[in-house]
Amino acid sequence: MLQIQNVVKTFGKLNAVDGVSLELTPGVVGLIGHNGAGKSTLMQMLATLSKPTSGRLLLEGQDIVAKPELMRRRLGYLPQDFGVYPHLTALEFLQYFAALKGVRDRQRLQQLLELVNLHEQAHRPAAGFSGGMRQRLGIAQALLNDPDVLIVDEPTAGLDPEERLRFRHLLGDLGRQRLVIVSTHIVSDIENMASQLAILRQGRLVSYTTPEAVLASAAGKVWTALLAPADYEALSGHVHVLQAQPQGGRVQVRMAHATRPFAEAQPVQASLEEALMAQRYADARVAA
Ligand SMILES: Nc1ncnc2c1ncn2[C@@H]1O[C@H](COP(=O)(O)OP(=O)(O)OP(=O)(O)O)[C@@H](O)[C@H]1O
Repeated sequence: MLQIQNVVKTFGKLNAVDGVSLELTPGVVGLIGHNGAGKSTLMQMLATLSKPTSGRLLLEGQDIVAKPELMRRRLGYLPQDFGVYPHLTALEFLQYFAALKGVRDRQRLQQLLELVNLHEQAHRPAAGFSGGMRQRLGIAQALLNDPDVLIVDEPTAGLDPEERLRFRHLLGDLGRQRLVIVSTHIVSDIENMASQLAILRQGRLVSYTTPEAVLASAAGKVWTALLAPADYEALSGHVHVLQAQPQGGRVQVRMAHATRPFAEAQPVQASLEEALMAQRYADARVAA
């Protein structure tokens, strides 16, 4: 559906996006990378807000760099720094964007407010909205034109755990009928939601995979043990510690290791984040 072909974006001497190629199909694609990895830069190019320095972007075979309107008609975009107009109510806000986007169907606004569960707040000014409510209003705005491609940049930053979960469900549902690209540096945000993972590091695509493949690759390689502090200290350098939590004078450790690192260690099911870290350690060992 959306092809990214050897795309480079340069700022001065920096290749913020450095030769990325990807073929995206409907579903939820999690674009993962640390701060500065190039996620927003790539998304802005996909949203036709900026142009690649080189490379091609094709929507169903058509060049959206040369003809951005082809993408804009079919795109919904929620930028990282999305702001609401505090004096407008949720409904007025949508009416304003509907006018800008030429959406005349008034019923659609009501449907969208229901979809994002803001219908009971339709007549409240956005000034009093929580971060999660603002983000949900942002998604409603992005869905006004019923887009085939929805791009959402770091949507859960600043949300509380309940709102994070609600937002994840919403994006997961939306990904059933369209391509949803969600960028984040928090892996747990796209766990159980993304059908594909694109992992960026310093502007480069290091992996395009599925959560299932990542989890399968970590099977039998993540371990846990409850250790005395001195034993925990002695671990450093021998295993890759993924998590360490004090527990009643001891330390509950989760760690990555290709084989059982010591007799007391028990195998555990890795989270997606742990599996990605385990994979990264394994790659680093192969490269070393
Ligand atoms: N307009 C710009 N001018 C100069 N450098 C830029 C510009 N936009 C981004 N960069 C640089 O490009 C690199 C990638 O930035 P980008 O914002 O795409 O990363 P990111 O993965 O989205 O990170 P974050 O989550 O912090 O936004 C960073 O080093 C950033 O400083």
